[in-house]
Amino acid sequence: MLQKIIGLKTLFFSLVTFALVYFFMVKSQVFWLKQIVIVEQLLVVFLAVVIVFASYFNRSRLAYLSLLWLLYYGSISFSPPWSTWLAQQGDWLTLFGCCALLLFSLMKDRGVISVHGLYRLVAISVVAVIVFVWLTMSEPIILFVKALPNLAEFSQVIRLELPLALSSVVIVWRAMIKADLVTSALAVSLLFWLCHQYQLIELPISLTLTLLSLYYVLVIAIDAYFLAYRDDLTGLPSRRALNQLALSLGRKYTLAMLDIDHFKKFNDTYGHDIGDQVLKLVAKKIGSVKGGGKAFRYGGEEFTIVFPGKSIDQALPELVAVCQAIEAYKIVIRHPQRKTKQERNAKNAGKNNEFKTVNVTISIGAAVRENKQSFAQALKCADQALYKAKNKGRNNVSY
Ligand SMILES: Nc1nc2c(ncn2[C@@H]2O[C@H](COP(=O)(O)OP(=O)(O)OP(=O)(O)O)[C@@H](O)[C@H]2O)c(=O)[nH]1
Repeated sequence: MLQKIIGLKTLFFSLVTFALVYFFMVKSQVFWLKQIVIVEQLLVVFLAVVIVFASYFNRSRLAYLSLLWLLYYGSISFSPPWSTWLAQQGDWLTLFGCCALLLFSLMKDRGVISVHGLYRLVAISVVAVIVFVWLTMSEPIILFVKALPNLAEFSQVIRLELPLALSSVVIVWRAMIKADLVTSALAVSLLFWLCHQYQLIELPISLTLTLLSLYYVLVIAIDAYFLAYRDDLTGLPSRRALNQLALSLGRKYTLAMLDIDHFKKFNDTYGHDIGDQVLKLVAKKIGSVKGGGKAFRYGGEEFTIVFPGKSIDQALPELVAVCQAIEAYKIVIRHPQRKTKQERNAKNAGKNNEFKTVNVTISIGAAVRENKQSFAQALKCADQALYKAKNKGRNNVSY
């Protein structure tokens, strides 16, 4: 559920940002139309840059999509031999664009210059052929549906509108459940494509494609930023982000080091996968620290919270609250033995087979930055306080 809300937010922000820039371009189109010759020449370069950029960062779906845009733009602008044939294939073009986006939204990003890249190019070609075959051979199905009582009107939309609507729903659904910028970019591209094909866009295609290619670059750059600064498992900012924050901290701040108690034993008892689940859930609790605290995954089962501008007296109640919240947290995990289909079916026989409740505690060491101390020195003091907390019997805050 939470994932869908995040996905909806990502999709919403992507659409709103793109729409705002689009309307700005429409409002200033007199200026842009004067520059159209330059825009047209630059677009090919832009798209080529996106293909290279996306391939380098392994955002293969945006690389293939930009390649398709490049082919499309080349086909309608430079009159290659197939342009006359393409001009007569409006339905195929519309449906193929939509189905290619559907394919991209269902597949994973993989290396472009690899065997996976080859498979994906074959898949795109297969989709193009299937769409062509469908559009040319769907007549008997349409006639069959037309003959059915109450479905005569429905038969008119079977050929084009129905597959367009179905693939659009799946693309938007995928953007919601995947909650990543690339899948949202595919949904934005779908909107652009449908508006373009149904002539709802006021701007020339070269301008809107330039906008789209700049948007892809932005998506790849933001994605790369998150890759570098977010911890993959917990979703918290990583140690690299902590080091970045350290550069912008003022003179006064409080630091806390947090460590899950006896986590090795926990891993040994329940297995590494369950350990990962618990780390994620504990990280979520740590991430919701109040009082202006910023949480980071320091590494392994260790976390750091920074309270910029706060004294230790101000930070302590918030740290105690985190410690108590985790102690009271009955963590529901998937049962380690839930692996095969038979075992999943067995849940009907005994429901409590599937989930299990566990508890963990954490120890916290806190330190305020003393005069002229570097960030590393303050962190060391918090680490020493953490040892104190461990020696005091764990599940407490020491400073
Ligand atoms: N599942 C999982 N375990 C991890 C991860 N990172 C570190 N660990 C485990 O965390 C455990 C840390 O163990 P120790 O440093 O010995 O400390 P501890 O068992 O928590 O004991 P105390 O800190 O003294 O309470 C090791 O078993 C690591 O394998 C991770 O990403 N996932």
